[in-house]
Amino acid sequence: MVTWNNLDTLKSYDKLKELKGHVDIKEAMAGENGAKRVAEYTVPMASGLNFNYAAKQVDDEVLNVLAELAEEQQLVDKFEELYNGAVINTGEQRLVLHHLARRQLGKDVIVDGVNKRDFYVEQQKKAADFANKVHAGEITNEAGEKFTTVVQIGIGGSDLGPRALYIALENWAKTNGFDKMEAKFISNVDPDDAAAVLNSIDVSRSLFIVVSKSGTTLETLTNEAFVKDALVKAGLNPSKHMLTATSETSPLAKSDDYLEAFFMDDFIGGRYSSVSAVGGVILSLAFGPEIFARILNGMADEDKLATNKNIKENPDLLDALIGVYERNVQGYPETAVLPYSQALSRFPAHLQQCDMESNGKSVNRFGERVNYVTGPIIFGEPGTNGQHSFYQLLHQGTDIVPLQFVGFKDSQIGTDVVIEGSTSQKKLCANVAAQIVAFACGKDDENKNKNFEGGRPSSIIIGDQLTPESLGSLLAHFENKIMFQGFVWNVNSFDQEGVQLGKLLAKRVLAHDTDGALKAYSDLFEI
Ligand SMILES: O=P(O)(O)OC[C@H]1O[C@H](O)[C@H](O)[C@@H](O)[C@@H]1O
Repeated sequence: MVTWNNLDTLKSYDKLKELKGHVDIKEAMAGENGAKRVAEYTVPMASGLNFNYAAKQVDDEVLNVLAELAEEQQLVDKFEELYNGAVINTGEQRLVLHHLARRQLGKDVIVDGVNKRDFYVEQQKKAADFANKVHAGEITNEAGEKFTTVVQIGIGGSDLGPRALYIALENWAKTNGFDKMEAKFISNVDPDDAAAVLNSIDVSRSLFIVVSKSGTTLETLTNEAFVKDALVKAGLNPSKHMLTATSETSPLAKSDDYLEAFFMDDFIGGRYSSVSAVGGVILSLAFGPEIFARILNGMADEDKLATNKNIKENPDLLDALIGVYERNVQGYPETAVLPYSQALSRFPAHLQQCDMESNGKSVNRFGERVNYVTGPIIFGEPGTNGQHSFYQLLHQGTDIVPLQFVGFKDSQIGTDVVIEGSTSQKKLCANVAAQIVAFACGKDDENKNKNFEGGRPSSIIIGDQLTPESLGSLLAHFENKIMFQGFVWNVNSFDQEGVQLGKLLAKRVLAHDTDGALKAYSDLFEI
């Protein structure tokens, strides 16, 4: 049986606080010591990935206390409760079942007589069957022509994850013959977002998926109407081009305006929903069902590692614990995710929602304000581009920002060129290796303007190539890291009350039900 306690009630936390500044990473990474750390401080992940934490400010003493904290806070036990169907989402009194959508880790989870694993598999098969029929030309437009394009209409968790995963594999799919359909995304209520996508496609050959778990999101419903208007103006019947992915209780579920409806339940939160119909329909249409299944397999293989109580064999838990040490003991408010892979260009954006919407909380799971900091600010851009943007601050700024690099030995497309003795891929990899050492070891210079203090921590997840499996394992790693950190902080990582107020005020503005500052701002826009 687990107990839910605040971080500052733990004896191990008191011990951890005593270890502030315990490791000088500049010293620890110098010379041959550094080489030994790089070899030693690494943990295998799934799908051929490895989590290397040599440049993090930890040593065996810190790691031992982190292991005590994991045990005292019952982190893996709480994960077991979660995947066995406990009500972990206390804010909404819901189960949290996104792991079950990729593979069953524990017991059967039965809700109202329904086996939830069977439900998820059934919806994945429904999406696969539909996609196969579209690819085979068995489902066509009214003129009998094959559909060539699929457009997802959604926002937040109904956009960020699926979009990041699509972009991550778009070129891999083209290179390996899995580019079945072109995919586009409409998310913002800004009319230029929808108009630009509509201007870029042949709407007569396009399917549109209206994706909204709640079925009530203003932007998504507005963009659905926007697209329907364009279809009608093109002389087309919208109901022959529109699909929906929604919860069974949403208003969209009852509408017969759709060619097909795919369902998710209330137990997979939006920011964790790429494994549900939210990601499954568009990814199965774009790449084929087998590729979506391979992503899920990569996720499930990483989840399995997360059930290990030995933190040195559990990369997701270890990354989470080091992050807590950096946030709560070292006092770093931010962290950056820096993938040295252009294909992962939208991955940091997805992690911003997944992490900050999960752990950006100041009350615990019982509604009591906590007396310690919780979720960090997440940002990031692909390397090497970030090096030409914000690395100045990262290297010489007054704030230390812990860094999370991701890198692959091989590109996806394979086209490369040797210039001055090295390929572009080698240049990319050389840069990320160099950055880790530059941040950790710095460079002494009498001219303080040219001095690099070093001592700036980073980790790297490194793999051979970004494939469906390694992408899945990478995503699961961060989802599980966020979950474990939420358990450490004793917050409910699975609701999002903080996004509701803005929506309510926007509705008041549009209804001209305003006063004070709200009216004043509305007047500025002449609403
Ligand atoms: O999928 P929907 O119900 O349309 O919700 C879309 C998004 O809206 C909200 O703002 C939440 O913050 C997100 O977690 C959610 O993913």
